[in-house]
Amino acid sequence: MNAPEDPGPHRSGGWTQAIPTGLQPAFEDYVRKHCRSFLLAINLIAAFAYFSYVIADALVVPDIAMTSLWVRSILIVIGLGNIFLVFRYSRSVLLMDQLMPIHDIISTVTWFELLKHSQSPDVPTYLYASMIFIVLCNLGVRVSFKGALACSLAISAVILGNVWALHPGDPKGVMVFALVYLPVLWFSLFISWTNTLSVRRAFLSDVEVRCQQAELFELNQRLQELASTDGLTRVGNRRAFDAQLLSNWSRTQQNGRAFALLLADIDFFKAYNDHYGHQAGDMCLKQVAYSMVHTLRHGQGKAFRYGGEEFAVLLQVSTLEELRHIVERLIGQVAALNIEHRHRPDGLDHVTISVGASLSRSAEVRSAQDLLACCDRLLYQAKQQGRNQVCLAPG
Ligand SMILES: Nc1nc2c(ncn2[C@@H]2O[C@H](COP(=O)(O)OP(=O)(O)OP(=O)(O)O)[C@@H](O)[C@H]2O)c(=O)[nH]1
Repeated sequence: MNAPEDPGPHRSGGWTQAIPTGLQPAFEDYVRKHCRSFLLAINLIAAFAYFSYVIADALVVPDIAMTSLWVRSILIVIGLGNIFLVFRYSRSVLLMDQLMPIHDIISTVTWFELLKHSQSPDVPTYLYASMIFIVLCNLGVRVSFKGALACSLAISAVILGNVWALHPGDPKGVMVFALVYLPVLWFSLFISWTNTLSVRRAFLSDVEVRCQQAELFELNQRLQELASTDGLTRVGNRRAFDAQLLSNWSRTQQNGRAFALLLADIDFFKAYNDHYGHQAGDMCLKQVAYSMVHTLRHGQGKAFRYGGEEFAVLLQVSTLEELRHIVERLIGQVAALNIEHRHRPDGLDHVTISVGASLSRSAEVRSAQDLLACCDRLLYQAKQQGRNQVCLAPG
């Protein structure tokens, strides 16, 4: 069953447990999944139970036993055909549910028609066997109590009408039959009502559980997102970077495809903070992060805040040329932000970054930690050489 849409509030303990219209398709799926095999089994059992009464007919009403055999044989062939067609080709759960009550009405009518032609003195006693029809009509129903009620009324009308016709001038006999019949009718109706109610209840609580699971799943995803995102710059945080670096490393060990790491650090950021204030420093960090994400927007790589004013970028590139090209673009884009920084000692007047970068298959790199250490060393080198530049590990 597909996850149903939010059903909105519904009564959890009402007497009717009506299924909201929006949930009807999901309810039908639920019934098909949970009740179809029961409905099929009970239809088959009832069909064979109906046919087995030929033996009782032979003993109690032998004068019509042969006709009964024919009629029951024809009806069972039709009945089994209907069961096959409905359960094989139809998706209507209402049809599956009401097939037995409908067959029951037909069986009741034909059984009484047969009895009317018998001269057996046991007919008045045998009439009591008709109770089985009302029991079969109600015990198998799982979806529509209203349908079961309508069929029960039809069967009761057929039974009581025929009992009256078969007891001419014997109102006491009819009354005794009715007194025995009516409690069976109430009892079987009560069973069909509780059965249909239980199915609806089970479905609604299943929906509730699924909704709670979906909410929990969403909450979990949100938590995971929060746990792996840097609160200030909205790029991945250090925890996410560590996990991604290890994952990239193990993937490259398996498929042999190289990736690259770069560490980028904002130049003279302490001076920036000191002169423009911490809030302006925060804004600068956000702009630099945004610029990196924007530059990497074609899925070439992912940026993380490594700590303080330092960023790490994992790139899906395999050659030094590609790596150099992307790093130079990153440095150029940050410079193009033109964030004023008039207090740096090197004469420039805007914010820049320095970068240390290496491919994962660089000669000196044996592990993810080596790669990180290598980029850190190269970043230091870029700072030493005058900042606003990249130092690349030789391929
Ligand atoms: N506004 C702001 N400042 C931060 C944040 N995290 C770290 N910093 C500041 O970043 C500065 C880093 O300074 P340093 O490590 O001395 O480096 P630098 O001044 O950039 O010098 P170089 O890296 O050598 O170019 C410190 O002043 C930190 O307070 C932050 O989240 N917001």
